[in-house]
Parts: sequence; C-alpha cells; structure tokens
Amino acid sequence: MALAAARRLLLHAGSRLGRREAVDGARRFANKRVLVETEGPAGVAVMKLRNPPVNSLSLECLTEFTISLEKLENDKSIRGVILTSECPGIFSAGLDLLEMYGRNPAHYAEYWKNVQELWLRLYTSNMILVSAINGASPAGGCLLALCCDYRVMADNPKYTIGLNESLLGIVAPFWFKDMYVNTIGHREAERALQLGTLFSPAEALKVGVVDEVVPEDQVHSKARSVMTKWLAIPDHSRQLTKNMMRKATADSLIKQREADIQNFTSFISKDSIQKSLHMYLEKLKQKKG
Ligand SMILES: CCCCCCCCCCCCC/C=C/C(=O)SCCNC(=O)CCNC(=O)[C@H](O)C(C)(C)COP(=O)(O)OP(=O)(O)OC[C@H]1O[C@@H](n2cnc3c(N)ncnc32)[C@H](O)[C@@H]1OP(=O)(O)O
Repeated sequence: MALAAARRLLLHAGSRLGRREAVDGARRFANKRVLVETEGPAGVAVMKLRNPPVNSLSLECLTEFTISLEKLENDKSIRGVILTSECPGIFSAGLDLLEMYGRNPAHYAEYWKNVQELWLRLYTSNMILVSAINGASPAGGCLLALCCDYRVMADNPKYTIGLNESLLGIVAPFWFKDMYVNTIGHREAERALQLGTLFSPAEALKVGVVDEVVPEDQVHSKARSVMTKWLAIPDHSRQLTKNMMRKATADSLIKQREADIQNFTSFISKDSIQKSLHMYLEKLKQKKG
C-alpha cells in the first residue's frame, strides 16, 4: 500500500518536474535515483541511474526506475531509450544485497515482486532500448543490459559484466537464465552461469553478452548512432518482431509470478543462503582493506 502511494506521488512529482525543466526542446524529469533527459535524436530519452556509490537496485531505486519507464512508455513522442549510469565506473552493481540479507520474508517477497516488475517492463518494452555500459555490470546490472535491444560497452578492462550469482552462493532464477540463453546460446550460458563468469569487455563481445565495445569516451555517441539506425525501422514491424522473439520468455514468468516469489522468498530465507550472503558482504568490505 505504502509503495503504491509512493508510486502515485512520484509519478505526479515527476510530471511537474518534467514541465518545469523543459528548456530548448530538451526535457528532463528526475526522481532521486533516476534521471531522464530527452536529447539527441528526436524521440529518444537518456535514462541515467544515479544511486551512488554503486547503483545497486534497492527497492526505492527499482520503484523509481519502473515509474520512469512507465512514464516514457506512456509518452507517445518517445520511441527509444538509452540506458546508462551517472556513477563513475559502475553501470550497476545489480540487486541490492542489503534487500536480500537479514530481512523478513514479507520484505523479500515485496522486493522480488518489484524485481520481476522492472524486468517484465524492460524486457517487453515497445521502445528501442540501447544500453551504454559505462562501468561494472555484475548480476542484476548485467540483467538490465540484457533486456536492451543493443549493448555498447566501454573498452576498459576494469569493467566486467556477467551473471555471477553462483559466486555469491545464490542461483540465478530461471528467467535470468532464459534471457542469458537467448542472448549467448545454451552452451556459453551453461558454462558462464555455473562459473559465475564476469567477462571483460573483449570477452563479453566474443561470447555475445555485448554487441559492441568502443573507447570509453565514445560509449554515448556510439549508443546514439546505434539508436539512429534502429529508429529508421518502422515501429510497428520492429515491435511485432521484438514481441515475437521475447513473448515466450516473458510469458513463462508471467504464468508463475506468485510461485517465483515464493521460491525466491524461501530460498533467500534459508540459513545457508543468508550465511553465504553474509560472507560475500564481508568480502566486499575487506576488499577496501
Ligand atoms: C532449485 C533451485 C531454486 C532456485 C531459486 C532461485 C531463487 C532466486 C535466488 C536469488 C536470486 C538473486 C539474484 C541476484 C542478483 C544480483 O544482482 S545479486 C548482486 C550481485 N552483485 C555483485 O556481486 C556486485 C558486488 N559488488 C562489487 O563487485 C563491487 O562493489 C563493484 C560493483 C565492482 C564496485 O566496486 P568498488 O567501486 O570498488 O566499490 P566497493 O567498495 O566494492 O562498494 C562500495 C559499497 O557498495 C556496496 N555494494 C557493492 N555492491 C553492492 C550490492 N550489489 N548491493 C548492496 N551494496 C553493494 C559495498 O559493500 C560497499 O559498501 P560499504 O563498504 O558500506 O561502503
């Protein structure tokens, strides 16, 4: 209930901000953790995640992200979105580990419902989505990128991308796996999921996790030029084609959303899984020295 009220408030606040900030034909609206600007080619919005330090997908961040996407979907003048990050060196650290550790089952269920919601919206969006991956992109960060129609990644060997869940002692759910298989094929996905592989940009390009790797200072311009190419395709034929390619994968979650929430909640509540997450969080802390 509280979340629904927050959602209404944010939608309202976002539209007021959108009007107030209209300058020279460029428009912007912002929630605390997501900034949306329309700039560059007509009909294109740039959506920037800004949830420092690492753009982890907290419940608030997921909610704001979903709302921003909903607003763009409802704006018929917007045909494409470039998804990127405002946090230096990080695209997104993925799901927020603190939402999955030391909470109660009701919280886990609420969190997972919002993860599902964002994924379904992104993966089935009628808009053209291009990701400009300008930093590290593990697990849920990789998931965001995989939802896009095209992925451009910065050529910086410090940045890695992949579904690394197994390294945390957790398991990528079937719909993460399905999207990975759809993108890189069964054998590569099987290996990468079991090993929790985080690919360098060059490796990611080789296996097909990303479509293009460019010098870091060209990620945004490349994403824009890719967008221009995709905008040249008639919307109706592109959208029907996208739907044909993605519907079965999305439907398999839609058919069992409740069961998936229950699976997640009981899995993440297990002592052994909580222990693994605790150890992983400690490792992240120790890394700082
Ligand atoms: C029969 C089968 C049944 C199956 C049932 C399945 C059910 C489903 C199971 C569960 C599925 C869950 C799916 C999970 C998906 C995820 O996305 S999990 C998250 C994975 N993410 C990561 O592994 C990334 C971890 N982070 C990093 O590697 C690094 O932080 C970084 C992103 C590379 C950035 O490095 P750096 O710039 O050096 O910053 P740090 O100092 O490491 O971090 C700064 C602070 O941020 C905190 N932090 C980092 N990542 C996260 C995160 N994901 N969530 C929350 N917080 C994070 C980090 O701890 C630091 O905090 P402080 O120490 O307090 O400053």
